[in-house]
Amino acid sequence: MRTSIATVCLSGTLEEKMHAAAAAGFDGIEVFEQDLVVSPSSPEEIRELAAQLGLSLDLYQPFRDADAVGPELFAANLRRAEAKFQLMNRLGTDTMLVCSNVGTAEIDDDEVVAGQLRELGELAARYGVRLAYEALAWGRFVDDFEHAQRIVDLADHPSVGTCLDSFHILSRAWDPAPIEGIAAEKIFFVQLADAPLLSMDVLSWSRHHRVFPGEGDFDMVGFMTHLVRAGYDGPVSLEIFNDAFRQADVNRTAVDGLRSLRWLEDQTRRALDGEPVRDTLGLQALPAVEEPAGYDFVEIRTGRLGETTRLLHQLGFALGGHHQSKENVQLWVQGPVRIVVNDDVPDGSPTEIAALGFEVADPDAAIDRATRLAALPVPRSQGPGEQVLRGVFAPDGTEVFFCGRPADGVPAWLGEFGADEESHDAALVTGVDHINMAQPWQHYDEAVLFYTSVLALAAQPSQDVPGPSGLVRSQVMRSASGAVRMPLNVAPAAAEQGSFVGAAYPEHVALYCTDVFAAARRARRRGLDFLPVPQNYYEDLDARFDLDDEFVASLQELNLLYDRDADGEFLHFYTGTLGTVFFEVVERRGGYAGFGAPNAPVRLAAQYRRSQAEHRARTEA
Ligand SMILES: O=C(O)c1ccc(O)c(O)c1
Ligand SMILES: [Mg+2]
Repeated sequence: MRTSIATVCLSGTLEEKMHAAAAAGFDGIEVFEQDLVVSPSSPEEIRELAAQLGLSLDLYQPFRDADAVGPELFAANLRRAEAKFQLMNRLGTDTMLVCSNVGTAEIDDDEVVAGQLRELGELAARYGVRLAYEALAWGRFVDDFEHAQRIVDLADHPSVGTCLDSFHILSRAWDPAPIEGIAAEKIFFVQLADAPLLSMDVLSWSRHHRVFPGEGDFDMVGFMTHLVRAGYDGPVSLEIFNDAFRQADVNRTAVDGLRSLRWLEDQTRRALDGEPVRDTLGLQALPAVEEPAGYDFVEIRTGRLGETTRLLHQLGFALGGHHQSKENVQLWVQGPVRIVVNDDVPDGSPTEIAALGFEVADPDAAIDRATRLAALPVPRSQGPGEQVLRGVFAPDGTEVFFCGRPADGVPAWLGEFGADEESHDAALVTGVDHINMAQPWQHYDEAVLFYTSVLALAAQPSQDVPGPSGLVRSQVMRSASGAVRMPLNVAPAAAEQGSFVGAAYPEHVALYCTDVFAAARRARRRGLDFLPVPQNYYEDLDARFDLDDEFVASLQELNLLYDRDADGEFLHFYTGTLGTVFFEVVERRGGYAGFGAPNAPVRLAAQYRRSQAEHRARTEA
């Protein structure tokens, strides 16, 4: 599949955007007029740079408000267009995007619009230029692709064709299936953008909230299958207007974009599997990867070993052993949960989640797939006879390892810790319930695509949780079986009133148990620092759920939180935070499938009070 990206997707100068697109592996770019106008490079120099970088200049855009106007304005538009055709000749670009008129349109007549496009096409032909007519979702008279296509057909000129942009089609909920009926040679260009479903005016939605395929809610794979069935064989180009992308590192965004196309290509190939359709796009499949069956291990890195292992002990973990060759690595276990504690960092370094090991059916296929999706491999060494563990960096720097699934349920690497085959009958904690990872706001969409494409997790609808220093966006990535659940959070950017002062927004590991009262009592006996829950919470709980007084008192005594829905109940408690990590212990009763979202603001407020108090203590000292 020939890949392209519009320069508007990327931050920086035109030259930086071109270098980033080429380095990420795109075949071509769409030149946004604005990027060229502000560049000190001449069109010839841009053409030369593109040639050096091996990039084709696939499209020049946009040409606005050309059609549906009176004769005088149209004459002016022809003059304006001719100057652009001359410029395109200097650039060496042969396709120009013409948007349906949003500003100056006054004649709502398809014959007139088609006639004007034909005239424009006639002029374009003299310069060897083709016009790709795009129905903007907010066009004055033309706002849907089928209407635009009727006009293109009426224009009936070899230099006049269609540009299909998935955003303009899917945002208006137009059925994309009629794409299949468009003559392939009339589809001059294809632009892709995904977007989260938002209820807002479509112009603002388009200009600020587009994301790469796989990062939003549109059915991008379905859209692609229609293109293939239509026989489209041109470039597939990303056109994303997004406020975060405009500020993010240009190289990262370019890689993220290419990953989205590689993923989409793979998914489309699979969706068409078995269908007798000619693959005009040349879709490449990736090595298949099944969703993970669970967590193999969690690795905590800390320069504060004592308080970290004490906390694990308080939660019921026992030392499983010390690594035979790595001096600073130890294993803590409880039931099937394995936590590797690595203190190979300077003393006092903050405690953090460093790595996650996922159980996958075929680790080699998983690493192969991840590498083809441009994920960076984690450098890792092992001693003679030790297990080879391979992984890649997630967008936030967390190491993601692909671990095999041993037949007997005992990973081979456990032997390197001299871990004994113990019975875990007495373990209160029986699994990892979920792992909550904080994401930098500008890489959030990238993280969603990473976990979707690399680990076959699916994004659930996102929620906003109110905290004292802003709203925390939360979206759960989960495997279909539910064995792996990872809420991704975006903390408010540097809030003005404190906000987790001096520390990054915390992440957490939630442990599953069958008796949260017993786990909490054991933890209290071992001196755990619980996150305190205020009296007001329990009064509100009682008002909302009409609970038994004794039950509420037992919750309050142990700082337990509670939630209930039609399917069941959820009981949980939180530990204090070490560095950027805290733990949660949860008990699910019945079919409760949520994460106690109504209680998250209580946690955020309690953590905020604590971090403010610690900050005061530090500054006063
Ligand atoms: O928002 C716009 O104006 C705009 C311009 C060009 C496009 O291709 C598009 O999809 C939107
Ligand atoms: Mg477009």
